Amino acid sequence: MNEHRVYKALTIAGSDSGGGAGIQADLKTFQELGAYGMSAITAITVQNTLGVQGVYPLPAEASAEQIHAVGTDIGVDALKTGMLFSAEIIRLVAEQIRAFGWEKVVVDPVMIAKGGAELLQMEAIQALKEELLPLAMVVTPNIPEAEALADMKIRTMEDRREAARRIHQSGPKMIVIKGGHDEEGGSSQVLDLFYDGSSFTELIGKRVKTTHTHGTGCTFSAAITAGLAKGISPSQAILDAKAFIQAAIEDELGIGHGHGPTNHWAYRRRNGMLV
Ligand SMILES: Nc1ncnc2c1ncn2[C@@H]1O[C@H](COP(=O)(O)OP(=O)(O)O)[C@@H](O)[C@H]1O
Ligand SMILES: Cc1ncc(COP(=O)(O)O)c(N)n1
Repeated sequence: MNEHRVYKALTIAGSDSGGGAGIQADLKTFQELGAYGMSAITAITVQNTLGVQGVYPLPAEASAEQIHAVGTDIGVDALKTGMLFSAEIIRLVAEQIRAFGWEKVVVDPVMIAKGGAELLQMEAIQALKEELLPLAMVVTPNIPEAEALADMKIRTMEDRREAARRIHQSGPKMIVIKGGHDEEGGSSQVLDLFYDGSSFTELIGKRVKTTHTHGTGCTFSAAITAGLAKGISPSQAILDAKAFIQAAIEDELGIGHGHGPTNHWAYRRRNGMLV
């Protein structure tokens, strides 16, 4: 890696006024991991730790124009998508990614917030599969999202592997099916399944007993994106992102009255870069 280069990462996602998920989580994560963060906002959510109280999508052109503006001037080493809300936004975002020929693309297929609010219209799932997944280097569904993308129920580990194979057929090079939602049997572990198109790797972490997991998926995918922007290999970027999110969940901030955000500076503090 060239020490003097500025690594540039773009997030295309929704704004979370509470600062724990969405654009805010992504920019904090980029900054923590040494990438210059940029954003193209798709929607404004009215949100705090108690839930989503409002969703105001921007006109689809606004997303496309923000991407065009940063792409033509500043440049993008890697990007991620989060909340995209509508099929129209997905189409215009995909069009921009294709036009610039960007390859380091992480798609976090955000569908429903932990509190149940719809962050992607149901009829947009098909557009996500057809337009965006073929452009993705890495896609990071949680279990319900993987079920929607693979069109099957996931109960066992073999189901998860089958879902990964099916999602792979939609075009992404690599898939991580996150296990935060897999709380069967009160396991002390949380397992993310990584599929690179030929083999499976299980990423295992200690399951933290906490309600402060707002924005975990956003933060994890942003950490992968920062790694890719810095020129780290996808498999290593995924391992580093797992360590980043594990620290962020373990060292909870305990703010707000509901499902609080993760601690974005925990990883840097643990690595001795922050006192
Ligand atoms: N309670 C927990 N303890 C440790 N890691 C967790 C916990 N909940 C989620 N994670 C991790 O956070 C990341 C995001 O997972 P998940 O919560 O499934 O995604 P999403 O936020 O998209 O629903 C994954 O790496 C997952 O393993
Ligand atoms: C703007 C925005 N984007 C994404 C999420 C998903 O976050 P979570 O990890 O809590 O499901 C969210 N709640 N808000």
